[in-house]
Amino acid sequence: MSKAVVGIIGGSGVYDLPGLKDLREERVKTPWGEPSDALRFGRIGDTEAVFLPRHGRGHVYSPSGINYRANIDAMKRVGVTDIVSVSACGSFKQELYPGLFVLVDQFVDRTQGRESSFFGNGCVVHVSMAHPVAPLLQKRIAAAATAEEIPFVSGGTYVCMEGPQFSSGAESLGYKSQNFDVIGMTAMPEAKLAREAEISYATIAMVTDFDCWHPDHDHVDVASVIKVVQANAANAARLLARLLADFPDQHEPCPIGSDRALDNAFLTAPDARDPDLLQKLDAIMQRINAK
Ligand SMILES: CSC[C@H]1O[C@H](OP(=O)(O)O)[C@H](O)[C@@H]1O
Ligand SMILES: Nc1ncnc2[nH]cnc12
Repeated sequence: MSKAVVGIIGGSGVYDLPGLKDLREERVKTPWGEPSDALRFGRIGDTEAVFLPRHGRGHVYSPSGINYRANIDAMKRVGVTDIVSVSACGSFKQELYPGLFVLVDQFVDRTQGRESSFFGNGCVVHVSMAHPVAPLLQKRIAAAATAEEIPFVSGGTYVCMEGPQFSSGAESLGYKSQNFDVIGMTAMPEAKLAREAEISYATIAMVTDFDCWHPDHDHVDVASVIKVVQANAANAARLLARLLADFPDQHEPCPIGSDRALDNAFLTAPDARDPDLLQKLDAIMQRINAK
């Protein structure tokens, strides 16, 4: 058993985490480059939390330019066991209205050219993404939303587009016809990398708009997204505060094995592994190396 440490990755319009006590900041170095910002450490109740705004303070990183590997490696390096990712999303369903929180449980990756793995030539690894969201973590988020009377639904598919442009009308209708629920630009490869890092991961997708398929709504723009995020920031802060206050002290083993994802995932023989890559993987492979 290890101590539970909750990482919060803030998205568009979410650049800090109100209510963190004993706050301190640290710029964490990683072998993959610079994270989006300094990590902010603190606690709510007895739970340790680490906050990182994925676009950086002042929103300097575009979805395609975020160093997702550095962000996840930094969280792993400082002992994060569970990541709650907060994202602004467009909706493909009438009933998923702006302001609603969708606790998605599936992702579709439509990004292109992003660095989406810690592994590669010299250390080939294939982890399962069948169930990308950690169910206990998601249940805890749902319980916190229920306790705070924040409207949410559990379950849904988030399609991650490359951007930075929003979708065309034809693309939007295409996603809708595939029964996707929400769209954003950042959950991938974040969720894949969290899985490789054996960190339990769940997303709070805050619906901000109806993208551009809806005949009765204007097409999405940045100002309308940020307006909805700001209008719902208090809900997000209350949900996260409740989640952290009620979080167990010790990390609960993940029933689908997100925290053991590297077991049986290596193909490259131990004596054929690239020592330089293995060195970069020191944090990601710490549990495996300690065995
Ligand atoms: C501000 S509109 C587009 C922007 O918002 C979402 O960001 P995040 O997922 O970090 O909340 C979307 O993915 C785009 O990056
Ligand atoms: N409609 C949309 N498409 C992609 N990313 C978004 N983030 C918020 N709304 C979005």
